[in-house]
Amino acid sequence: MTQQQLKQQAAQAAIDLIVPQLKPEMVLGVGTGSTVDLFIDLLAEHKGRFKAAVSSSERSTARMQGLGVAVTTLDELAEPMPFYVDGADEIDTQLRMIKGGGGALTREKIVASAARQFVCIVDATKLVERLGAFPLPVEVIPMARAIVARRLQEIGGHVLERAGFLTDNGCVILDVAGLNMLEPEQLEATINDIPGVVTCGLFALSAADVALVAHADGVRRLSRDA
Ligand SMILES: O=C(CO)[C@H](O)[C@H](O)COP(=O)(O)O
Repeated sequence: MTQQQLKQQAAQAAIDLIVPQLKPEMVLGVGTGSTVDLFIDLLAEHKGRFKAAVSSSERSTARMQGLGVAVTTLDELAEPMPFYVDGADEIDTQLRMIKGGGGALTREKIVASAARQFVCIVDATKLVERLGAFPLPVEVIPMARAIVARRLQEIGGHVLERAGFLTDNGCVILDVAGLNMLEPEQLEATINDIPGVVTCGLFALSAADVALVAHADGVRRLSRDA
């Protein structure tokens, strides 16, 4: 089975989880990436059964609007959304993640924080014993790129600015390899505390609640409280 087919299965599993719970007034949080693109395509088939989605990127907004899914903003929410659905670049068994391969990490963290349940959809190649093989994306205010890069080097990182890329927030991404991720929560807090960092792609303090992991023999559901 190809990675694309596994992504499709993970996306379908999220649909199977969420669609039976849809209500006309419900707003859903939607992430960013190739797995989420597949989820959006499936979700659009049910667009009459929920009110709208809050998007974590211009890319997902355009895809949803193109398929006729109403997109709203966090400002319009009266209460937390029941679900936020997103992919990941890596996820461990405690459902801590590295995200931001697509550069949408900050809006992803914001929209996820407005939902009761983070449902992570991944193919099995993303499931790891220990986070850190994937370089950690860090979103940085452009004027701070050099001093932030130095601070990241001081804590052991090998830093590469993502060439020719600006986030939806007009910021740059530093991709940082070689960091010690034995304590991801501590590392997330340390990096987020560097002046000039908008946020880093570690989602350890804000891990997923449920992961739907597509393996060749089927989708396995992991829960944080299991
Ligand atoms: O964090 C993300 C984007 O910022 C994505 O969730 C992550 O990069 C996974 O993407 P894909 O589903 O394309 O593998």
